[in-house]
Parts: sequence; C-alpha cells; structure tokens
Amino acid sequence: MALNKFMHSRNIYRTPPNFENMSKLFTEFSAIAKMDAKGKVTIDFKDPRSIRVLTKCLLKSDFNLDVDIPEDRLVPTLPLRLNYILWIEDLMAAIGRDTDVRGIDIGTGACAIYPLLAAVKQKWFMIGTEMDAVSLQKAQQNVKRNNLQEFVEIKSNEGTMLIENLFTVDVSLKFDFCMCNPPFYSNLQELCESRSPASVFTTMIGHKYNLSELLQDLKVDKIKHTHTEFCQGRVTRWGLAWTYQKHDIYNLVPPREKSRKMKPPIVHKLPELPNCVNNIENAYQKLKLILSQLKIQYRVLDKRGNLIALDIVAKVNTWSNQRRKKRQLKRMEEKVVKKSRLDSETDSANNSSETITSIMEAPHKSTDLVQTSESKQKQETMPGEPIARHNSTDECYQSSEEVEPLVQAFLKLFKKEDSINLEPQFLTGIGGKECLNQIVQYIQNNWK
Ligand SMILES: C[S@@+](CC[C@H](N)C(=O)[O-])C[C@H]1O[C@@H](n2cnc3c(N)ncnc32)[C@H](O)[C@@H]1O
Repeated sequence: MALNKFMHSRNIYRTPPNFENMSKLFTEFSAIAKMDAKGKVTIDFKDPRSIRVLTKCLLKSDFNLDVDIPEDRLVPTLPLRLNYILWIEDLMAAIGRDTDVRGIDIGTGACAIYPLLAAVKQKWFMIGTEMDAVSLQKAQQNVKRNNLQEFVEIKSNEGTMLIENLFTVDVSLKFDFCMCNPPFYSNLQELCESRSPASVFTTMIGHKYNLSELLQDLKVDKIKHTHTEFCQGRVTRWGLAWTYQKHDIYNLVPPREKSRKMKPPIVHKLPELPNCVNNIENAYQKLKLILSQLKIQYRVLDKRGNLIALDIVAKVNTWSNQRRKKRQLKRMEEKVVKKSRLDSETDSANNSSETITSIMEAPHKSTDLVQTSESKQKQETMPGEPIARHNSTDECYQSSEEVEPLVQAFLKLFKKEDSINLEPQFLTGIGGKECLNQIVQYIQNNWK
C-alpha cells in the first residue's frame, strides 16, 4: 500500500509530479523518461541515475534549487525530507518562533538538503555539519551555487562529539532546533543537558523499535517530547522531538492522529526451560542456539536488565516442512537398513547416507517461500513511482545484486512477572510476515 496519503498535509508530493511536464521542462529528465504501454511517461525507479535526475529536477522545478548530487553519494529522496522540514515548521510555529529562526542539521550530506530547503522555504539560518571531507566540500559548493551563504553555513565536524566543537569555537552560538537524519547512534541527550540549549531537538528515526525505546527513555527521564510519522511510498520513518524548555510540545504538536490502525505488538509467553534457572541469560542462550540451528543471522541491538533485542536476518527457509523432512529421513533410513540387510555392499548404503544428509541440509526451493501481499519489501518510493521496486534500504540505492533477505525482523526477548516473553516485529523481506510467524512457531515448538 502506498503511504503517500499519510504524508504531511502540506507536502506537495502528496500529488505525484507530472512527468510529462517535467520531460518538456528538462532535457536531462526527458533523457531518462520513457513511455509505458499505456502511453504514460514514467522512469526506471530501480536505476540510481534516474532517481538522481528526478531529485535534481524536482529541486529545481519546485524549490528553484540547483543542486549537484554526486554519483557516489546518497540521493536524498525529497518527499521524505520535506515531511521532516514541514514538521519542524509546525514545531517552530507552535512555540512561537517565526522570525530569525536558527537551526543545526547534524550530518548534512553532500546536498545539504535540509539547510537548503529550510533557507529557501522559510529563510531560516542554518548550520550544516559534516564529517566526510568529500560531502563537506560538495555541500559547501551547493550552498554557493544557490547563493545562499547568507542563510547557510556548512561546517566540518572534526570532533568526536556531534556538535560540541561548534560551541567551543563560538560560545555565543544559539539555535532554536537541531535536526538529524543519522546513520549513527549517539547520546545527544548528555550533551544537550550539559548545554541547557535554547529549544527543540529533533531526529529522524529509521525503525519503529528505536522510536518506542527512545520514547520510553524520554518518559522515564520526564523529558517533554512528541513524535510523528513521515510517510513516503511504502516507507515510514519517524520524527522524534524533545525539549528541556517549558514548551509542552506534546500538546502543541500532538503525534498525528493514527490514520492507520496500529496493532499492539504480539507477545509470546515462552515456557520455562527444563533443568535451568528461568532467567533472561539462559533464555538468550537457548534462542541463540535455535537461531544458529536455523542458520539465521543475528545481531544484538540492545541488552540491558531483563531485555535483549536482536536484529535477525534469514536468507533461506530452514524451518518449514521439518516434519516432511523427518518423514523422508525415516523412510530413507529404513530403506538403507533394508538394503544393507539384503545387500552387504557398503557403497549403496553410503550413497543413501549422502542423500539423507543432502535432504537435511538442502536449502529450500522457492516453493518454500510464502509470498503474501505483505511480503513486498518496504522501501522509499519516489514521487510518481507506481509500485515499482528498487533495492533501497534507507537511502543508499544499493546494487541490484544485493540479495533480498527472506525475513529481517526484530526479536525482543524479555522477562516480565517471572515469565520469559518473545516479541517479534517484522521489518522486511520477500517471505513476509508469514515467514516470521513460522520462525516464531519453530522457536516455540523447540523451546524445551
Ligand atoms: C544518512 S546521511 C544524511 C544526509 C542528509 N542529512 C540527508 O538526510 O540526506 C548522514 C550524514 O551524516 C554524516 N555524519 C556521520 N557522522 C557524523 C558526525 N559525527 N558529524 C557530522 N556528520 C556526520 C555522514 O557523513 C552523512 O553524510
């Protein structure tokens, strides 16, 4: 399901751009545009070059921005970036900041997309920071190219902290908000508290799991906050804002009315494991064992107290049809025994044993993949893109050779009221949620 209708209400890309007009306006665009069978002008959304040209032309036609997007750098998808800026506009309006607004964009990227949009749309004064030398230089060139030096300054971040060095250079520096679309995970809170800053901190978040964890942390620390959803195509990202000031931002800019019904997470209570203490560490060891047996890769995202969160990736289906495999194995064993009784030649028995091993280890064929309507991978979709698929995880348009996983998901293992619980959350993968359900079922069946 395309999520464009859930975009910010002022986002111009709720209505897809007119590619026919764009072809007439930009020769660069007409070079990548083609006509589909129905005579509709479209582009190849799988081709990074097309995405680059589309973004460049939209920036020009809709914001009069001339942006050079280097081939080896991230192509910032515009509708999603615009959602973030529009939400900050709401936050600033809500706290009564409408003139001389100053913001910091941490990790601005080669296009300096947020500072440029903020400067042309609102005439906000922006500082963009960047640690990558090439992106830094490109960002500075893009600001100059658009003659926006009066509003935008791009600074190198050479320190280990995210923004601290900006203040060591200029102690009088003040800002109304900071924004960030991070590939990095750092503790801004510590820094923010020590500086008792002017206003509102925001960040974009890539996974719902991180949003719920951060919301919990903010609640525990009694820090005023609010959040939102940024939707584009079939991808959702989240925005989180918090402040140490008096502004009640939750009620001023409340989290958007839930237009789509969010189901509460399904939690599976796991039985006590025999012969060991019913604690999180033993449960974790058991879970790791099962995942290894299933050849499912895992990475620890969070481990504290009675909670362990894993990011799991399954590339082949090793869990379904286990009964069928066992039956086949039994039949083969019986055959081998029969055969070896009748025929004392060991060769034939060896051959059969090899076959048994191959049955148990063979990766499943495509028939094992459960393809449901939910199995389409979530991805950022560009304006005008119908239901095309490109291999994008967050932003970087990856090579099409990258193998799409069967399932990628979060598994949260936690102890509550003396029981161990498992909370799965589907992220992506061609197998869809059904595959994750099968994995969970396998874990439950083998939790003994
Ligand atoms: C995901 S990209 C976002 C770029 C841009 N803001 C956007 O949304 O299109 C993150 C950027 O942050 C930069 N970065 C990473 N760590 C940083 C740090 N500690 N300080 C400043 N920039 C950083 C990276 O080089 C990269 O350009």
